[in-house]
Amino acid sequence: MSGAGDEALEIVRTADADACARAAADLVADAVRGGARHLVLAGGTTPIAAYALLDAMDLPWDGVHLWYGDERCVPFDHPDSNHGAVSGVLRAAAATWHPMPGALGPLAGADAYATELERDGPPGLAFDLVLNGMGPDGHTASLFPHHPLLYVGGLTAGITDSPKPPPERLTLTLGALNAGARLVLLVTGAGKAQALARVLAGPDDGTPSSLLARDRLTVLADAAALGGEDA
Ligand SMILES: O=C1O[C@H](COP(=O)(O)O)[C@@H](O)[C@H](O)[C@H]1O
Repeated sequence: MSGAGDEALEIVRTADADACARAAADLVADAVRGGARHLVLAGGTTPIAAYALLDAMDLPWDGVHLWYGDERCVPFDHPDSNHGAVSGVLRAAAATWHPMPGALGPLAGADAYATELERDGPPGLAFDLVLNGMGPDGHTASLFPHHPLLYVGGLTAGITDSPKPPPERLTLTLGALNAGARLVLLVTGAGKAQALARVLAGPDDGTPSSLLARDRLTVLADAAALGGEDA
């Protein structure tokens, strides 16, 4: 099924959030088994169930680099840390983890991560798979509606005025996310239905998730987020 007026964007609809997590985990597992080497993990609460499912799979993590789309400027043991939450459920000990150094602060942290990406990142800085979450306001990674960071170049950026706490964060830029060979937007729950409808309607800088490269984007969403009862 495709979004209205957009033949390329793919929508995978699941009955509920559990099924969405299973579909996301299967998609990542297939990518890893298929040779994907550089993956971007989404932060936030939505993908945690998928990461826990991945942890229970026997996957060839050796040689796989795990990057992040964004991080909050807190230590990894802080409850707001994306890496803290992800690494609490997904071990993938054989993978090479690249947590964003949020504790360095927004500017030094963004610079350090860009340097790490240039050194250890994928050829052409094009990730094999980029997982994205979305907030109810349509933000993805730490790219917020109408925020000036939506329009910056480079690989990474620091934000000091995030409308969602905590205010200081690190994020990949839209250009870095969109350099991915395949992008996934993982969305569950009725609270995100309005923002998801805007994503499906077309690009709009009031809804940063709608600016993800639509020709390579799979929207993986449950029936509640897609605004209706399951069929
Ligand atoms: O702050 C953030 O929010 C989004 C959405 O999070 P969720 O808890 O609603 O799933 C997330 O994708 C981003 O990584 C995170 O830092």
